Formats: sequence, structure tokens, C-alpha cells
Amino acid sequence: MSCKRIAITPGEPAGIGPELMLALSDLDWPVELVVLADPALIQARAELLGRDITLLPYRQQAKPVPQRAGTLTIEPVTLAKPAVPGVLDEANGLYVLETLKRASDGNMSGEFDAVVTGPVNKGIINKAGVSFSGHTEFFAQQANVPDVVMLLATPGLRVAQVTTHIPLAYVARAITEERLTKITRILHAELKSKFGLANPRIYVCGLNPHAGEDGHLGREELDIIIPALNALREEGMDLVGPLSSDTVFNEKNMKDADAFLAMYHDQGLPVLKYIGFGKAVNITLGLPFIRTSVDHGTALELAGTDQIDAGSMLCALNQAIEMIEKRDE
Ligand SMILES: NC(=O)C1=CN([C@@H]2O[C@H](COP(=O)(O)OP(=O)(O)OC[C@H]3O[C@@H](n4cnc5c(N)ncnc54)[C@H](O)[C@@H]3O)[C@@H](O)[C@H]2O)C=CC1
Ligand SMILES: NCC(=O)COP(=O)(O)O
Repeated sequence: MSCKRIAITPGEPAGIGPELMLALSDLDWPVELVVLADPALIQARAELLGRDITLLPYRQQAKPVPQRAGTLTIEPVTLAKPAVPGVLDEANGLYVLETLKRASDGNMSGEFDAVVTGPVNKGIINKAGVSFSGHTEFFAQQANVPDVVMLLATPGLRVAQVTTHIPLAYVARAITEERLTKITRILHAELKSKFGLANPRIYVCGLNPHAGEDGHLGREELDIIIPALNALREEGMDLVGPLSSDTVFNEKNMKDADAFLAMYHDQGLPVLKYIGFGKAVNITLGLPFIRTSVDHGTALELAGTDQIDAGSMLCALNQAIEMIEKRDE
């Protein structure tokens, strides 16, 4: 297989993204990594941490070559202001978006084979004047895809979400038969195509406490979720539920399920992040390109220190490489 090229966005410059890039540069990789960032930022963080690193310019027309330890290949994107570790500055909000847009464009054109993203601060991008709720929604919009699925995965557990970054107060309204059907179809199809599962079994969470307790604690299960799941079962999908989300994540179910489908962001992710910290990956399903990410945030208080765990970033890159291999099989 020819050497592949993966775009890497470090994310929020005041967060631990630059440290994550240094962690990537510690290892040899079988692919070319193209870091979309301000070289001065990476150099400054390396100096702060007493690290030697050789920054190489990205040459788009050259054949991709595997990344060698001690180096990072960079395409410059210029910060508006030098970043201070741990201190957000809305002046750099658009810089972050520029890196994401470059990654998206390069993936859409076929220049890159995947994008791996570091953590961004959603709030500071909004403060910079651009409405932004997350990479998931941003990449969907850039790729002109109406529906994508956020899936977090760690060994032994995959959790997808029907809704992503919306206020809790809007969640019940957003759970419609149409949305649940579309999301479940994407999840089911990509568990097959991207993870090689012939007939994936998906455990579905209820929305209400005790999955509505026969309608006494909320009617969404009876009126929306059960009818949607029954129709999808008619298509041959192996769906279990809806089940009460306070008990569904037990050892027996985790062994049996290929994935869990949660109704909202904070329903299943605490379980996944608890058992998977340092070895979990966020994957966007339904995009026309491969996108993986760290499972954690900007950890501002750790920026500029050597206290970070780069495990999730390494897993995200390995996951992207695996997905490229699967795609090219
Ligand atoms: N992929 C992304 O872009 C994500 C971005 N975020 C953003 O991050 C910001 C901060 O969110 P928080 O909820 O505080 O989550 P966080 O993940 O930044 O921090 C939660 C706790 O985990 C620790 N932590 C996080 N990553 C770590 C690492 N690699 N090594 C060691 N310790 C680590 C932090 O020090 C903190 O104690 C928010 O603006 C949020 O939107 C959050 C999750 C994902
Ligand atoms: N919990 C994952 C998260 O919030 C990151 O979302 P995204 O920025 O990857 O869409």
C-alpha cells in the first residue's frame, strides 16, 4: 500500500494540543502526518518543555513519506496572537476554525486520507463571533452532509449519540422517529463497513428514567422510540431496547453489544470516559472522509506541563490508520 497522508489539527492553541503534537513526534508512523498549525506555537511549546524537535515544511506535491520520530511536518496556519498556555484568547478563535477548514477541504479533495483532531474550546470560537457547536457538526456542514453520528469507542465499549451538542432542554424535542431512524441506519451501516461487523447488535437507551416505565415517567419510548426501532427491526437490524440507561451499561450487556445508542451526549459518555480514559477515540460516522479525535477536552490547566496523557491522541491516530486500511481493502 502506498504511504497515506493524514491531516492533524492540534485544536485550541492555549490547551494541550501542542503537547499532543510533541507526543506524536516521539514515534515513527507508517503514514505522513501533516500538522495544520502555527510552527511558532509548536516550537515555543517544545522549548518550554525542553524538547528538541525538527519542524519540516509540508510539500503538497511531493509523495507522502512516513513520519520519523523527532520530526513534525507542518503546514503553517498563522495565529492572530501568540498563545499563552492555559489562557484562552478569542483573538485566536478563527485560527482554530481555519485549521479545521483546511483539513476538511483537503479531505474532500482527496489530498488527505483522514483527519485527526485535537481538542477545541467551543466557547471561545463562539466568542470570536462564529457559531460553533463542535467538530462533528462543523465537518458535517463543510461536507454538506445532513446527518452524521458521534461514536466514541474504547476497547470493549462503543457509544453513539442520537443528539450531540444541544442544550438538554431541547433533547426531547430532537428525538423524533425520523432522526432516530436516520442515526440508527448510519450507525448500523458503518459498524458493518468500518468495523467489519456482519450483523451488529445495538443496545438502545431510553430517554426517560427507567425507559419511561410504561409511559408513567415519559411517553417518548412508547410514542417515538419503540415504533422507530420496530420499523428498523423489520429491515433486519438487531436492536435491543429501549432499555433504562441507568442499568444498561453492565458487564453482560457490554459483552453482548457491538454498540450502545444513547439519546444524548451525557447519557453514555460518562461511562465510556470512565472506563476508557487515555484509550478512547471519538469517530464521526456518516462523513465522506475519515475523522477521528481525542475523547478529552483542552485541559487548559495542564497546558505547558509534562503532565498530559497522550494515549487518546495516539489511539485516534491508530484508529484513523486502521480505518484507511479497511477502506482500501
Ligand atoms: N474533542 C474536543 O474538541 C473536545 C473538546 N472539549 C472542550 O474542552 C473544554 C474543557 O472541557 P472539560 O469538560 O474541562 O474537559 P477536559 O477533558 O478538558 O478536562 C477534564 C479533566 O480531565 C483532565 N484531562 C483532560 N485531558 C487530559 C489528558 N490528555 N491528560 C491528562 N488529563 C487530562 C483535565 O485536566 C480535567 O481534570 C471545553 O471547552 C470542551 O468543549 C471537550 C471534549 C472534547
Ligand atoms: N464529547 C465529545 C465532544 O464533545 C467532542 O465533540 P466534537 O468536537 O468532536 O464534535
